[in-house]
Amino acid sequence: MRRAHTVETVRAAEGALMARLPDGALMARAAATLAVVCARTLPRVYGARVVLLVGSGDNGGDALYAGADLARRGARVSALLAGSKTHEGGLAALRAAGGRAWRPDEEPERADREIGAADLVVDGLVGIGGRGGLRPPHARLAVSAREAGAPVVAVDLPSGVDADTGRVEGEAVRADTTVCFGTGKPGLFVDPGAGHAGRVVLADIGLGPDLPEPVLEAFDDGDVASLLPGPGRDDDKYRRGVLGVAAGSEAYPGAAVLCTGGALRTGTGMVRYLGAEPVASRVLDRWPEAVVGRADPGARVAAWVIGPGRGTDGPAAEELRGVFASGVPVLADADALTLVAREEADPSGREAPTLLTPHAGELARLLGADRADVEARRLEHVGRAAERFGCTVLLKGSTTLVATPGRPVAAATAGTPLLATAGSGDVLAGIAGSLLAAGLPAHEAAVCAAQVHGRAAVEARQGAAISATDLWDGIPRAVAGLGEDNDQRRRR
Ligand SMILES: NC(=O)C1=CN([C@@H]2O[C@H](COP(=O)(O)OP(=O)(O)OC[C@H]3O[C@@H](n4cnc5c(N)ncnc54)[C@H](O)[C@@H]3O)[C@@H](O)[C@H]2O)[C@@H](O)CC1
Ligand SMILES: Nc1ncnc2c1ncn2[C@@H]1O[C@H](COP(=O)(O)OP(=O)(O)O)[C@@H](O)[C@H]1O
Ligand SMILES: [K+]
Repeated sequence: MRRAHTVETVRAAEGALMARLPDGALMARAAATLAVVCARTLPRVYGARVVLLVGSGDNGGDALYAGADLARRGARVSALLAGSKTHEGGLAALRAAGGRAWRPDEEPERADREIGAADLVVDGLVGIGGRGGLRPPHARLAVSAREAGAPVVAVDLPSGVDADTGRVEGEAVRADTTVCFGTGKPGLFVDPGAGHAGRVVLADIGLGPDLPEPVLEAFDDGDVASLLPGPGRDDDKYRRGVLGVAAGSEAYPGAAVLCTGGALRTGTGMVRYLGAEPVASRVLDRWPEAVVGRADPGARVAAWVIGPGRGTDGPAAEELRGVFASGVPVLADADALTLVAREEADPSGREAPTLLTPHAGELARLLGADRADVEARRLEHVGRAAERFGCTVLLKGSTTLVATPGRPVAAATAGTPLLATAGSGDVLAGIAGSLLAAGLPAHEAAVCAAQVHGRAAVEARQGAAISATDLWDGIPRAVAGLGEDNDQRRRR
């Protein structure tokens, strides 16, 4: 699991570590790893044209020292000094190693040409000291780097991405690889920042012992594989968990079928579909293994999924209140969230695990916030919703985030835009509901479901476009694949 800390925490930890180390030792560690990653990115270092984008702070210093290392190995290194000042030690090291340095604001076209002809661009414009959108010389360099064909390695984080939130105001560097120092920064795992970071490589500079709990944990396949419950030898269908599904309505019968399929394919012991005709027959036609019955919040189930396509009328609100009053885990999605936003039902007093799964628009309504603000500052808003409702909240979208009061926010890393298709959220509800019924805590059920969902989207048609029903076949393959990756990792 990759961990991320806020800038404030990183600065405090760096300060504590630096006090125990000789001057410059930390930057030397950072630059050494950066140089190794840069060298690996090039087919060959000798003769390669490397352009360093250098800002006025220590982020530029890292780039200069790494550039010096590459220059000593025969690379032709040119540093574009964009800041009002430049890290002196780094600049001296680069020059001593035979690298060149000049100011791009005096000859912007020449800078564009040099970046365009580079074999590698190293982004050392700003790191954790960046504030707001990139200023003009920096912004222009970020655009040229994006338009150039060369791979871009970002130092600590892509310049222009807010380290704590992932927010991007104006231009930002788009990296192929980001080498981050000491710990991840939340902005590397939360969109839009995550979409600019490329592959994230963590360079250990010895910060570990000085770091407190992270604010964010990025879950990958291996983390999820170790959490997923498999069927035990002496399990029966009840022990694996019976999931009650209160989804779908005459107007939206598909939600019932999609959600039930998501749960069954994740390996739930039994789905008890609760709803009226003709929807119940539609569910049974597609999933004869489901047990159907009349809507009844008192039904004996291990967990509930409620809301997808269910409607927001009086009976739907009454049903939701009844389900919230039950003592079992509940996942509330879609129409159920609308009812919560309208204060017709309230999950906040529940003691059993509770999971709300809004997209940005639904979260905005739940908090009385603006949708664009939610999308720009996803981490902050998902955390606020978890506090407000005293439960776990999964925020859907290009990065799926899961917040639970008192815990680091979890980010699922398997997201793919293939999922942006109608009904895929209904399948997610089924996957997560199945994991709740199997006994996973809401936080783990949510992040595991998001990871399986993302992976299923890719597995379903080998990366080609899917519709929501394709996810059904993708789920078992995704789960099997997660396990295989974990086995391979263990053998390595
Ligand atoms: N503190 C430490 O112990 C270590 C820090 N390291 C590096 O140091 C970085 C932090 O260095 P700094 O604190 O000097 O800060 P940065 O180098 O990230 O940025 C600060 C500089 O950028 C300018 N700036 C800020 N926002 C800007 C914007 N939007 N447009 C243009 N210019 C902008 C500021 O005026 C300031 O001069 C880390 O990200 C990491 O790369 C590493 O060397 C590891 C050790
Ligand atoms: N651009 C994207 N990248 C990755 N995942 C996405 C993207 N857009 C949507 N998703 C995912 O697709 C699903 C859509 O769910 P939802 O918004 O409830 O749609 P629906 O109601 O049509 O099922 C969510 O799991 C969400 O995280
Ligand atoms: K950077």
